[in-house]
Amino acid sequence: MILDEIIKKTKEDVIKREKVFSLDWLGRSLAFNARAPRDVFPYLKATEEDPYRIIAEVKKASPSKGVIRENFDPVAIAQSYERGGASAISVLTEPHFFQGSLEYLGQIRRYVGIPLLRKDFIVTKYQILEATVYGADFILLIAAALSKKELKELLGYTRHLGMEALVEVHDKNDLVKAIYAGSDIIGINHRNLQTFEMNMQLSYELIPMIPNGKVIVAESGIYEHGQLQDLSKAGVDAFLVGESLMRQDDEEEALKKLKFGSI
Ligand SMILES: O=P(O)(O)OC[C@@H](O)[C@@H](O)c1c[nH]c2ccccc12
Repeated sequence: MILDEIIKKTKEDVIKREKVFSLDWLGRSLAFNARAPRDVFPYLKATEEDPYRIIAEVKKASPSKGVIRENFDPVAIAQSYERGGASAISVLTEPHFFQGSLEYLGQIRRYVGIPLLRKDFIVTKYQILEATVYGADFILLIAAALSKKELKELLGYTRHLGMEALVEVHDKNDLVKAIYAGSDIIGINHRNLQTFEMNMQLSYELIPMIPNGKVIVAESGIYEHGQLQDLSKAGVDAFLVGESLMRQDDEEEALKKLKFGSI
């Protein structure tokens, strides 16, 4: 199972990094970090004026697709997304399966003003602290990778640091966990992380079970404006889009076309 494999590798990695910089040390370095995380809600909640919020993803490769983008300049791509009207940017930081890096997050932070999501397989507080130090405003927590108790604890720690979490779900079980943990931003991943199978109906199945007032994010497999219109009617606030944007040479144009439709 790929998710289990990634989590195992991630845990080994964190142990290595913790030997270089302890949690304590990392916490102290935060004291010198002048910047406070942004409040992501105004960026992600759909409004009448801005109904299709896009979280555009900086992703070089994935285990299901291999290398998606050869000439990969994370800062240039992120700037292009921002110019195209992205509401936030998701930065893959997982190195082995997605060829991501925490350094990309830090680099992008220096050049981009909109909120940044640390997209990784987060299973420890250490990774959450790292996310803040490198400039994230919110982080991903995958319900399927965590117990109810862990999810609640990690979400609490995230908020303690002034950030928020996008809690990702793929079935009813995950959703119950997310709601129990008190998550306010719920991401419905159309891709099953164990099998890579896509279910583009999943948002329509799960949204009726989500309490009012949550920010709902539809994730994966989104490539055209019509999908935004349909999902928005069902209650989606924001759309997490990676591959379909990463495959275009001009990400700014691609994002505008996706967000506003071609006239
Ligand atoms: O490239 P896509 O199909 O537009 O999907 C983006 C995003 O949803 C996907 O990268 C993703 C969703 N959840 C994840 C968890 C880990 C890594 C990656 C992901």
